[in-house]
Amino acid sequence: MSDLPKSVTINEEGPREGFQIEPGPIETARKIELIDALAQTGLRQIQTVSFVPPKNVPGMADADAVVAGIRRRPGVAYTALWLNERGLLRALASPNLDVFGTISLCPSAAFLQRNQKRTLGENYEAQRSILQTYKKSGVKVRRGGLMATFGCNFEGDIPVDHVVGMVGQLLQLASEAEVTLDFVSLADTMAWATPTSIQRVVGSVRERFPGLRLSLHLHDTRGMGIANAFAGLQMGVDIFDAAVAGLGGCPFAGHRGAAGNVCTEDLVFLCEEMGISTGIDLDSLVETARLAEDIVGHMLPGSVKTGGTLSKFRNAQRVAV
Ligand SMILES: CC(C)(COP(=O)([O-])OP(=O)([O-])OC[C@H]1O[C@@H](n2cnc3c(N)ncnc32)[C@H](O)[C@@H]1OP(=O)([O-])[O-])[C@@H](O)C(=O)NCCC(=O)NCCSC(=O)C[C@@](C)(O)CC(=O)[O-]
Repeated sequence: MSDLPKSVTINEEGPREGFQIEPGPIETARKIELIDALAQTGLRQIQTVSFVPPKNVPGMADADAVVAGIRRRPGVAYTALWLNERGLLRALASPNLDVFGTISLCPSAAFLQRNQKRTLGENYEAQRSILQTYKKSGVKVRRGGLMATFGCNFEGDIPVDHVVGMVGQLLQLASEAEVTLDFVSLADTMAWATPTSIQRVVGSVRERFPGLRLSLHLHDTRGMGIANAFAGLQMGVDIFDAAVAGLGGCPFAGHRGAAGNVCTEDLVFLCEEMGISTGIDLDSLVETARLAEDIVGHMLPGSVKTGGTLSKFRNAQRVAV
């Protein structure tokens, strides 16, 4: 347990992850309501929308309007996802957003083709090109990311050496563009990871690139999300993407069942009970998770919103004593 971090940063992705896959339609005002509520919980970073073609992802057709309607709260970074330069230009045109650059590779050629219609080589060149656009636009590049890091529904197991090599490619791209990545995010897009593979992959990347800060983007499709987060915490990982109530999933991941991200309030519960600070008010987050359920109109997978937090029981004990 000695590598446990003292605090973690949670990047909330529920609005983007959730509304890209919910069958909807969901009113723009209700999407904004969720983002505004999340901003009241102590979360410091919220990924609000993705700027992708509406015909591919209809739930993001109102992305520009959602961003325009956010009531910004000081101290919260409001971010977005894009997968091509057109998407970046839409983000740059949105004064309500904090635009941080990301570069992203994918060790699975099959998933990359489904998700972005690119070959590995085309995607490498696309990242090189977008780095130049970041530079010209004065965008700070913060994050490198790998999708399908732990396995792929279309390609099977991903060899660890391939993952380590792709992290090397991300660092090479960044170095060519004279950029230092703040961290590299390893995404378990199709929920293949288990605690053992988290240890193996994080350990191998660390061994090859000591000092590189890593973050985890975990999906809970096979119920391993929180166990995988625990394995990451034990290895000192201190940045996690998560989604309130367990919203979300990639529409191109080939799942029929629930495909949500690791649930933010469950992760906050785990961290705070382990003495790892998140800066997030769990009671307020649980209320927001219930709001998310109301907005999508069906039950969402998170557990703590159903079981409740422990604060009222602890307070009751104090009163009784
Ligand atoms: C990447 C593309 C866009 C390339 O798609 P493409 O077909 O190569 O793009 P294109 O440049 O040929 O354009 C096709 C049409 O889309 C338009 N277009 C083009 N770009 C934009 C844009 N940004 N905004 C609005 N419109 C756009 C463009 O103008 C054109 O319109 P048309 O001439 O046919 O009328 C496509 O493959 C795509 O839409 N992919 C969407 C994939 C997606 O949203 N996946 C889910 C998010 S990723 C994810 O969830 C994983 C993650 C991040 O969570 C981490 C993890 O779990 O691994």
